[in-house]
Amino acid sequence: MVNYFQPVNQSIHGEIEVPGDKSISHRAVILASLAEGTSRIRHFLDGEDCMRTVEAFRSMGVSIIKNNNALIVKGGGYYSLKEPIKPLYFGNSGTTARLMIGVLASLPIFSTVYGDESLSTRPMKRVVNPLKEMNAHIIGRDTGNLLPLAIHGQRLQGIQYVMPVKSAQVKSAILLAALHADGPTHIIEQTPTRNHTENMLNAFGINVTKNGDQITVIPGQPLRATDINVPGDISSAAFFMVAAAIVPNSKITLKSIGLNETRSGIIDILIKMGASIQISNEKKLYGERIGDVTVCSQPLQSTIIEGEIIPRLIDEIPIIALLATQAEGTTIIRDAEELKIKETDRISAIVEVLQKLGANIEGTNDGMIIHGKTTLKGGQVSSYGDHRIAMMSVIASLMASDPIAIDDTDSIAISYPSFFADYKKLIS
Ligand SMILES: O=C(O)C1=C[C@@H](OP(=O)(O)O)[C@@H](O)[C@H](O)C1
Ligand SMILES: C=C(OP(=O)(O)O)C(=O)O
Repeated sequence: MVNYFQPVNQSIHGEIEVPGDKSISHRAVILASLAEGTSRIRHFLDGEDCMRTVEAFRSMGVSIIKNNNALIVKGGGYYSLKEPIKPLYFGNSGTTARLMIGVLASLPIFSTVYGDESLSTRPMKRVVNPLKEMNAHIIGRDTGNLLPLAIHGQRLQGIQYVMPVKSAQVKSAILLAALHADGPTHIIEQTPTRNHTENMLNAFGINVTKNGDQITVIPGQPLRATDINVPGDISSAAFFMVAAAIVPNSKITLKSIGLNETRSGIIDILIKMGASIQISNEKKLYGERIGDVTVCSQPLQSTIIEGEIIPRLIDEIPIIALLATQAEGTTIIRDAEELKIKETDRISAIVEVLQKLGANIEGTNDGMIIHGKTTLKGGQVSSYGDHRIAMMSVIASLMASDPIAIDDTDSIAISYPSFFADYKKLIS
């Protein structure tokens, strides 16, 4: 259904608490399901993607009950999971797919897994290959690269693995598969990626060590049930951080946002481009830094975004591209070829949407070049069923001269079910 967004032509103000972090919510429910005992996960993101992970464990006999904003997970221990009698559906969620393949490959059960149209085109070889090196039995379309996959779980062997891609999902699949393998696993990661799996494993009592660029896990340590408080998702907050930075005279505060160094590239870029950012009430919970973030609009300048910062802001690139249309000068984004294999090819989707809205932007093989500053106009755009493209298009309407029609915004429920409630709160 096409939705119309009118130009707002007013500054945005207020304070919001965005939903729980998607990456951390997935990991919390996975480890709570594998642990023995009851874990409470507060501020769990009940977006569609994380619910796919919850449903997978429910199908394997884990009791997971929603209680207000918390999940109560009663795990029976790693080997108590039952063989699922139906195929496990992972919907649109790359994180569910990659991490669960790691878990399922190491359990003594048979499973089949599938996803929606988008997920069925995304490469799984990046996890299937290292898991096969660990002795996993996985088959599927395109010699095991594409869902559906069939997994004959069994006891695996530890490996030493040098990461060929910058992917936390791959690292996490290996770490999860390594928990009950024969022998230790060492992962060498030259460019750091988000480290929530390592932090969450530590919170559940597993000693994961990092020595330089090598991450090591020794198998056979018991997972101890625990209570987790999920920080606000910086990837969701980023949409409103950018809104406040580009709409003149705006000032907003986002409460209790996850500020883990491996995720906070968006804050570095906003500061580099000239936005005013203040962080207060900082604390650290099981390795995750959390704080309130206040953003005020300021004149913005272009920048270059490349190299090690890319994994620290990979999911924020759609909204960063919009930010760059409102900055003076030429912004270049490089080394972001991973964007092509997200929910859609995000390089072409971003370029197409912003070009239709009058931006001066061109796509490259591994990123994009944006010449600012441009006045955005209205128009009809497609989100390609990608939640982050849909949210970027809605935020663009705050700055556009005419209405923006978006073909479908339902996908926003994948990561940010209360997006429109927060949007209305800030513009009223
Ligand atoms: O591990 C995770 O939770 C995620 C890792 C990233 O993907 P890659 O591992 O493919 O880089 C990111 O884009 C995705 O939204 C979530
Ligand atoms: C890429 C994303 O998620 P996933 O890989 O889990 O589908 C995202 O949320 O932007």
